Amino acid sequence: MENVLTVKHVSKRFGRHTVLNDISFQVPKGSIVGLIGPNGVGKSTIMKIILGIYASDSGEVRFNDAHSAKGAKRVGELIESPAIYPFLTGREQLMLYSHKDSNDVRKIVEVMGMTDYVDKPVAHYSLGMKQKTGIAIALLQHPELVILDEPMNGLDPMSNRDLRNLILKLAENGTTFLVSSHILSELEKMIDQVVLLDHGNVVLADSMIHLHELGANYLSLMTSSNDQCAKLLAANRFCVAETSMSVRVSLTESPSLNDLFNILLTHHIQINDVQHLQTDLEDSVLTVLEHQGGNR
Ligand SMILES: Nc1ncnc2c1ncn2[C@@H]1O[C@H](COP(=O)(O)OP(=O)(O)OP(=O)(O)O)[C@@H](O)[C@H]1O
Repeated sequence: MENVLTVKHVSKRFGRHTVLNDISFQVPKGSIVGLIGPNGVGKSTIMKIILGIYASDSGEVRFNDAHSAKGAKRVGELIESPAIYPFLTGREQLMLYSHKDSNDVRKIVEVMGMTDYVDKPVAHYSLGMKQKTGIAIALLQHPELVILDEPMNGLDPMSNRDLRNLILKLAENGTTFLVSSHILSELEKMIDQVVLLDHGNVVLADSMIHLHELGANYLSLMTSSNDQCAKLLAANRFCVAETSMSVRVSLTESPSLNDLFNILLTHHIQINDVQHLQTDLEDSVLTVLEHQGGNR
């Protein structure tokens, strides 16, 4: 699949603190990719590097075939709090960013449900109203890639749902999204892929379809050789995914448990721990992060 964005071996330090350590991931065209991880892990930093706000120490960001995201194609963004002038009305802000195309502004105001307050000064807006104004600015001018840092911040449940539906509709029509959020239950309803950062590294990069297949009903095996175990099971038609600490085996799509244990016994692979799990995105993320913690 064609990638709108490729992040390759990007590293970034602030003084002595290495925030990103050789980060690589891709964002396919028309997909919605969730960028997640604990507080302070570097989600905003990588987004700022993609946008050219920060320079990386090494590595590269490719936007389609170009070397820099900024200016290469249309990129919409909302990073942290939206940069808006308090003394202007919402509509005036949008007009500034839309190069005075009142048609575009009218459509986005409608679709974002901002009609009731769009002609009031932004100084009078609530957190959620400001957030919606920032998202509307990011979506003006029909960007090819939209980067949203915590877009659900301050939004009420109805606005969350409306934003999700809007993002899904735009993605269906080819717009690509990179979205960070701590609200995994909300994020899970729209993203196609997840990129999980921890301690400077990408510790999980997977499609939601694959995660759901594995998450629906699976065994988590810790063995004397996870690598060999994963290869053997995959060669025997088991649906497996290997994390750094365990091998996850889907029970929905795999041959019988008897076969699984026979294969491992025959090849003298010792099973140190086995857990039967059913998960959502939050569970998957916490499991990976806990294993990562155990690894350090
Ligand atoms: N300009 C800067 N100068 C120095 N340190 C910085 C700078 N920007 C970010 N950092 C540090 O880099 C680390 C990552 O910050 P970043 O804001 O990217 O994290 P985050 O994953 O977006 O966090 P959160 O989930 O809390 O929003 C933090 O330790 C932060 O203090």
